[in-house]
Amino acid sequence: MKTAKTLKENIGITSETGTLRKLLIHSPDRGLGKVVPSKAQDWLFEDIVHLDTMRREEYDYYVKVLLYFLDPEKVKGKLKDIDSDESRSFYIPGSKDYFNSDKVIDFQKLLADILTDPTTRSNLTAAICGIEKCTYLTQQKLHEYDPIELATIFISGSLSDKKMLFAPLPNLIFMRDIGIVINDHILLNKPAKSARTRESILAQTVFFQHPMFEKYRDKIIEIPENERHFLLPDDEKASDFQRCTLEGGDIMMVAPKHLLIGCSERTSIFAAQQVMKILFEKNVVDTITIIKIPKKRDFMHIDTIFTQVKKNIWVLLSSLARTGDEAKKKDVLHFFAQKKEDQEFKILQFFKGLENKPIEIDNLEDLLTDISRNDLGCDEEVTFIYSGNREFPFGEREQWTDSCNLLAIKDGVVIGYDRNDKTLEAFRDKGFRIIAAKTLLEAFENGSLTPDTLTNTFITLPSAELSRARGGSHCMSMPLLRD
Ligand SMILES: NC(=[NH2+])NCCC[C@H](N)C(=O)O
Repeated sequence: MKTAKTLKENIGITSETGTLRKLLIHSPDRGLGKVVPSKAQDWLFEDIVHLDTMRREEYDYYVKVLLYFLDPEKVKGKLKDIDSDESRSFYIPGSKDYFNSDKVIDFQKLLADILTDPTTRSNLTAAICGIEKCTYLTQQKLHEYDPIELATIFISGSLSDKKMLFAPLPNLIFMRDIGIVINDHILLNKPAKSARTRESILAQTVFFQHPMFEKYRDKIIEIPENERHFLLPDDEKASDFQRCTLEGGDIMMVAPKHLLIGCSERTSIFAAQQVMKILFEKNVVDTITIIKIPKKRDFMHIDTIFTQVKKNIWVLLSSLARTGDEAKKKDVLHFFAQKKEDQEFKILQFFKGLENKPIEIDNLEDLLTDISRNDLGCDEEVTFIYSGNREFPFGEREQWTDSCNLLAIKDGVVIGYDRNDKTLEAFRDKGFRIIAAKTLLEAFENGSLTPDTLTNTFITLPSAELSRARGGSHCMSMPLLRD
């Protein structure tokens, strides 16, 4: 009953582990195959990836697993045919065999949809040509493409004859970062890195123009720039109190009235404060916990250091958790280490109406235990699974390849990378079934397992290429609707 009712809605997120019903994703597009070593860092990749392997051997499994859970008719009994199609047309928006699901939705499809409207099309073309500094003639030429091809060009930066017009958007596969659903509101991002600016212009237009979100238009939240920012000299703009940036990987809707915001390399304290003001004013949540983490490439967002697996189970990086502090206390060198202000880790919890009286929480475990117990009403013991099974030096190693960045498809069933052996061992020790996406799909096809009955499972995704892009399955999803 509840499902049929909720499915009519397109948006609604009140937890990180409620059964996933709709989400946005973006399959690796041709732009990812254009990253060159000299631009890899600027484009937020540490390496260049092999696009074909990334798609066929890795990301396509992510899509198939998601479809099997969220929209099974699209794949059930059809996997042999889908897999034998060399052209992969099943995965390509606009192609004749495209899966075209209204539950697992590629952002590129929504973009193509809105580009059928002449006004949206010319506005967006002008905006993109403006930020990408295209010539007027290029802008005119873009009008010749059909909406599907134009969407591909806007995302990949290149034409089908391989000519590049502007930079690709290789990070668009990390759909989570463009925005986040908070209850029935959509919070749009303000990217910290210029490599992601075009993504947010596309997202803004899709959320404001696509009929799918029509009902929610007055519930889209954009964070205004700090007024004084325009007047600041450039070298003063970088401070956390002046800068206004926010990315979806730092936002977690953990319980109906409780939101977590990470302040990180990507999300500034100023932006967190703005979001808090708006959400309290609109009565969207009544508790906001701000988690300030060190500004480091390895921890770009809070979802790279912890995610939720089940109401009472979390996976996290121990060096930023309680055990990390204890270990540090035993380490004599630590007392002599230089204290860097922004390396500090700090958790403050704010309540609506009492914003000037936040409470400080010592460590991640205390916060997460409180969420499981008091927000989610768990009676069972709250359990933590640590990256690298807490063995030195595997915690850091595996966190770098997204051991802590898992997507819960439903409570206790997560999908994550296959390469983090020690973390997987820790999951196994806690009673989880570890199963490769490929094996799971075969079991679904032959009926020996069904998505509905699966419990306590870690689905592993091949990840040699995907992990080089510095994000995992949590980052690759923007959940729109959960039970
Ligand atoms: N939510 C996340 N953790 N997203 C990961 C984004 C990775 C991407 N290469 C970037 O640096 O922006």
